[in-house]
Amino acid sequence: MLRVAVPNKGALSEAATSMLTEAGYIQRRDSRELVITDPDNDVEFFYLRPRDIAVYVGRGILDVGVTGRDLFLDAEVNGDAEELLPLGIGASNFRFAGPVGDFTSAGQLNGKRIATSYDGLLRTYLQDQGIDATVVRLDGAVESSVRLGVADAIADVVETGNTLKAAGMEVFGDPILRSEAVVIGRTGSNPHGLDVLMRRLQGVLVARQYVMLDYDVRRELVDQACKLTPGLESPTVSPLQDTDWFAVRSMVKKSSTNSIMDELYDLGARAILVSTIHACRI
Ligand SMILES: Nc1ncnc2c1ncn2[C@@H]1O[C@H](COP(=O)(O)OP(=O)(O)OP(=O)(O)O)[C@@H](O)[C@H]1O
Ligand SMILES: O=P(O)(O)OC[C@H]1O[C@H](OP(=O)(O)OP(=O)(O)O)[C@H](O)[C@@H]1O
Ligand SMILES: [Mg+2]
Repeated sequence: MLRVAVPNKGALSEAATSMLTEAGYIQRRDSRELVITDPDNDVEFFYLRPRDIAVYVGRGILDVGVTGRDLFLDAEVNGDAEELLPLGIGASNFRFAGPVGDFTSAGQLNGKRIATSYDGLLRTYLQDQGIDATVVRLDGAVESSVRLGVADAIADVVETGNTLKAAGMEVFGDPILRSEAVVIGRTGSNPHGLDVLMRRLQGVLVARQYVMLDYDVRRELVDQACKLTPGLESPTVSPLQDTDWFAVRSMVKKSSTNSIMDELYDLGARAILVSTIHACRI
């Protein structure tokens, strides 16, 4: 059986579970369940803290897992485990922040104390950038550390920025890391069932990012219309009963659907329809 680690709580848990459900796997119904088996798909799911998932996968105890890129890099197992697929969920930035007005660039952190829950990630970054600062490792709520006097600045996950604002802080310097949920696997291993899992998750990603567009267009405009909707491989073009017209079917990015529809309409396309893709294999 393929042994898969899934975040048991926190920012990634719900999104990862619904993605796996969409990919056709059984997921736990009760948050107290620690492990469940999906016998039809030959997969076992282990619900673990996202921070620990990199360790289990890195040591080869579990085959693959979903965790944050930041947590994976922080665990410093990147020789033993590798990122296989970004999942487009749980996006955040890992950034420096300080009291409003105190810092404008990371270079000013020389000789300062920086509080963080991601000390591995931060130390590597400081070393790469040649910044000589003291890292103060805290478990969470690092925004309070400056006010309480154990640090001068922090390095933390920022999503909306609301937590920083409430603490009277602001980000400074370039983002240290752009993170999102990722599938990680043991470096160089290809356990039974991994290909299917990857293909299914990629199918979910595509189904979430694309819609199916159908429209009718006059014969002489088919080429121009297809340039606007090239699809992933190539659009399907079918003759209509009225031989002057063709029906075109193509996948388009959800985010540009309306602008493409406007352009098609201006070109002369009609009966432009959008439908959702529930699942796919590309
Ligand atoms: N708003 C957010 N707050 C915290 N983490 C977020 C947010 N958005 C995305 N993430 C991502 O979620 C992961 C952290 O997950 P989680 O919050 O479960 O961990 P944790 O902070 O160690 O746990 P906990 O807060 O329960 O002690 C990281 O990969 C982080 O980038
Ligand atoms: O930019 P925002 O949308 O405000 O989100 C970022 C905040 O959320 C996380 O904290 P979490 O809730 O995980 O608590 P923790 O600090 O105790 O881990 C993170 O550590 C930041 O504090
Ligand atoms: Mg947290």
